[in-house]
Amino acid sequence: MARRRLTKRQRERIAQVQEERRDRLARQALNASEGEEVHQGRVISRHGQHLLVQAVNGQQYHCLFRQNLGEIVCGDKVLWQPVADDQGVVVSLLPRNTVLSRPDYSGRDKPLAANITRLVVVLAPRPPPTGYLTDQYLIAAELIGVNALITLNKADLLSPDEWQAFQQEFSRYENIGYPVISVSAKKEHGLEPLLEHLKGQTSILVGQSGVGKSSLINAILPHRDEAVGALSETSGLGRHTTSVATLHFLDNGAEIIDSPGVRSFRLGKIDRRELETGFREFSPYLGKCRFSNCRHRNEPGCALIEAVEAGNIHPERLKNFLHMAEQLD
Ligand SMILES: Nc1nc2c(ncn2[C@@H]2O[C@H](COP(=O)(O)OP(=O)(O)OP(=O)(O)O)[C@@H](O)[C@H]2O)c(=O)[nH]1
Ligand SMILES: [Zn+2]
Repeated sequence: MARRRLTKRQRERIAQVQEERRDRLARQALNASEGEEVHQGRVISRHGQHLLVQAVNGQQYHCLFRQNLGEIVCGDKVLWQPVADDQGVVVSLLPRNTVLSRPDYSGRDKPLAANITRLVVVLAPRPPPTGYLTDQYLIAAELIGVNALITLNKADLLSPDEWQAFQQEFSRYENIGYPVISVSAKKEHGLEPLLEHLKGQTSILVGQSGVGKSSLINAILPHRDEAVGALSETSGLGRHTTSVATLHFLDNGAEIIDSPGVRSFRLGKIDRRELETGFREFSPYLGKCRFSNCRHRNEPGCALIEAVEAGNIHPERLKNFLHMAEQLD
């Protein structure tokens, strides 16, 4: 049987009805009145009750937001309405894909940044990395649901042979699927592998003090301070802006969220189950131990210990897991 073909007019009418319906639903959701424009935008930074929102066309607006929307942070996607030339009001917070939080002074989780896709874990020969801290970052990435990228900085400090030996220490992470790259914030073209991995991602850099996070950020975003300075002048929000989490757009389509608070992000409070699932290579063995309440220390029939003995899990990873688990008890 021949398929019934719609006329062009009919197709247009259907599209029009669908659009009117979408528009009506969006307005109902926003509680916005007819005739008011509603746009999508991205939160660049937050200053108390003020948000700097970038519209799809790249223009930036100073927005207030309705209190019932909850915490809105850098990286959030929002719907907003213009009220004056460069001012608007945020009327809706769109669902987040990921959120990075940290407990505040009262112990409650407070969001720091939203919609991140990549955690760049920066390590360097100096200060020497500890596997324990590295694992904490990797677990944080797993629990937030973002990809981790191990970035070995200060490649210029060592000879090629020494660097190769340093890199070799990280092959165990590569074996479980974490990419490992070498960079230098101080060498010409030293950033290229990192820029390549940042493309199409929304990233944050984390790592211990002195590994070169600020140096990398300054090299990636050479005009950052001027941009942030200009922002605080036009907004009248003061010079403290450099300490506020800010979303930056790179020419290659990469997005970076930066602030000292975000850079020093650490793993928060988690439970034992979360800790287990944070070690990605443990997953085929979880639930396979002889005892259902196995703590994977020295119990007979422990699937994780057997996997270590068979060479399928690196012993250091199980050791770090046990150490972290002790902190939970
Ligand atoms: N040789 C060399 N030195 C570097 C490189 N990157 C950073 N440094 C130096 O390492 C030191 C620490 O760098 P920072 O960028 O301040 O490190 P950070 O991780 O931001 O440190 P905190 O702000 O304390 O968290 C500085 O003296 C930098 O000049 C690099 O690629 N090569
Ligand atoms: Zn076990």
